[in-house]
Amino acid sequence: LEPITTSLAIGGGAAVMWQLLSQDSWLKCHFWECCSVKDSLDIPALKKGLKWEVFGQHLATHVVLKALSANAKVKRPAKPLVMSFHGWTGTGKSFISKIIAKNLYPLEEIRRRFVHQFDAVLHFPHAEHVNRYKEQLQNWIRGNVSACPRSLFIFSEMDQMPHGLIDSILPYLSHHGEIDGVYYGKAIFLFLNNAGGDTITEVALDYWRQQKGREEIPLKDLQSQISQEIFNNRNSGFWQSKLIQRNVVDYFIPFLPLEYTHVRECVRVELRFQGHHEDEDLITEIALAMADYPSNERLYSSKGCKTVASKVNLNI
Ligand SMILES: Nc1ncnc2c1ncn2[C@@H]1O[C@H](COP(=O)(O)OP(=O)(O)OP(=O)(O)O)[C@@H](O)[C@H]1O
Repeated sequence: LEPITTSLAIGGGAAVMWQLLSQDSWLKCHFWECCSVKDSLDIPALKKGLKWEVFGQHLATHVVLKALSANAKVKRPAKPLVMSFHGWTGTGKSFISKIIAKNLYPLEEIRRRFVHQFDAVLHFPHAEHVNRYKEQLQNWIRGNVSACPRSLFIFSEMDQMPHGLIDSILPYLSHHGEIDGVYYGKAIFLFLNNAGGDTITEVALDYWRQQKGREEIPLKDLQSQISQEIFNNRNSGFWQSKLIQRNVVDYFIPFLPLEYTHVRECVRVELRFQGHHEDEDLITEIALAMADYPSNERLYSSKGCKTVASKVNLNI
């Protein structure tokens, strides 16, 4: 049902089948059973993951948790849950998506089946093929939701999406009820964008310059600024999009730029992950070097925590 899955099936079909069949969990898990068994999200585990693993994103973690908790309580939601993540590179958009996916489907083999990742650069590279992509995208979504209503779709690199492509999935996101016998209300859609990141940073910087804490930044103002910006920005996958016009995106979620203290935590986690001693001098050195924006104040890391692992490797 997906390009990656299809090529795997053709290329290494036998090997993959053998691998799947040799895993106990897979054998035990009947297709539908696995889909419906995890129909409810593990909210306490999600809360714990967001609280302890994500640094400096109090707005994003708050909204994500609230949205998913509310969604999990409804037996038959009228429409899919649609969240759009916005922020600079390396601020945790993919990271939080992965935390959501892990809590929705803890078993990796099952997750691979019901969590679908679309990378605009990889899957939709040629703007001139947009009509073909539209059809493929609709088929993937229809096919996967038919197989499992609680499917998670993650669209990364939204800024590289060919114009108009995302509008092709409007019916699935907005329709109340079934379309041709398929119910879409249990699906979850996440869109990951860099567009909106500059606005978020400007607002955060403004608050900092007024000596206000980032905790004081009001979510509502930021959300409406993001939706306006991405609608009017030609370089956004949502430029002039019907998804915005028809209000099918439930939440525009801001990811704040990461500060020195947050990068420190990322470095610490990376050192621990690689089994190294938590050398405070090294942590300080890397975090200081990464806090590079604006050039005078050097308050934020323009790459977030994205290059932390390579910086650690270089300095160890
Ligand atoms: N807020 C955060 N808290 C903890 N770790 C983070 C955070 N942000 C980023 N990281 C770390 O940095 C890595 C890269 O971040 P991630 O891929 O989530 O960035 P992104 O916002 O999706 O960037 P891009 O827009 O370039 O895709 C993550 O895998 C994680 O290890």
